[in-house]
Amino acid sequence: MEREAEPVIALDGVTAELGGRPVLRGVRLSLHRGEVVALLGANGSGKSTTVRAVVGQVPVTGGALTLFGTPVRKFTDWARVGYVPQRSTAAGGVPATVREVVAAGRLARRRLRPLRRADRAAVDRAIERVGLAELAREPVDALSGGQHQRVLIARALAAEPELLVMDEPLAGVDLASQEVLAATLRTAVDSGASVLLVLHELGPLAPLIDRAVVLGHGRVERTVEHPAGLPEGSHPCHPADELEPSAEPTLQTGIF
Ligand SMILES: Nc1ncnc2c1ncn2[C@@H]1O[C@H](COP(=O)(O)OP(=O)(O)OP(=O)(O)O)[C@@H](O)[C@H]1O
Repeated sequence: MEREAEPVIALDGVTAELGGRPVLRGVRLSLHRGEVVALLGANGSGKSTTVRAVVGQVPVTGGALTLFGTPVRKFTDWARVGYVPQRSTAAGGVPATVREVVAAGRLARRRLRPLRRADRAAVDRAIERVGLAELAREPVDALSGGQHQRVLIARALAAEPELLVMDEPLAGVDLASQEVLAATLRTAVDSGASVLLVLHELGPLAPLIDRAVVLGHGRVERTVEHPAGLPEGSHPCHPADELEPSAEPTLQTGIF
């Protein structure tokens, strides 16, 4: 595939700190238009921090991070980016329905102006793509964890973003839902989207992945092109969690 000169995402020697501790120690990676890049690595290796830096939620303390060619701290065109955060384990008692949550994703693109017919159609399409049409009027706090994850994915898809950033979209999701997600991502990629996603296992997404980037201790340990082509059993997933001795156990506590 011919590459455009300007990457959608470029990190060059990116460093970041959390709680006064260095967490990213010089991450270098890039993602070009239409590519799907998976971030892998042990718990605490910096995957979530990397994607949160990409979506402007964690300040970069060194190096360069650009989105569509613009330094992230100056980037304002967030409607081009769909973000699926790490799933919260708590339902949170949110009274909104599936459709309302997904429609909220479209509002960002509309810059909070009322949704038009085309916007409503995009919301319906996103709900259908993740297989939740029958639950569209249900409150999200009545859904299972995996269904909730599908809602977050539909919310990101509803804006038809050029770039999808997903933090562990397969966490707590059964195989059938993983396959729904794989088909959904394929459709998005076929229409030109680029995808950066954090994964623990490639699973049914493996054939979609152009490049796997394995993080360790806040740096890129290795990069594997087209990991699905590797022999069975040698996929670049970490064999076990390898927390740094100084690291605190990472709890799956949700977005923040
Ligand atoms: N808010 C915070 N304050 C201080 N340290 C943090 C904070 N969030 C994360 N960290 C630390 O930063 C390091 C990287 O965390 P990060 O969540 O990026 O890892 P990860 O690779 O996504 O892990 P996991 O696979 O468990 O989701 C960990 O050592 C973690 O303890």
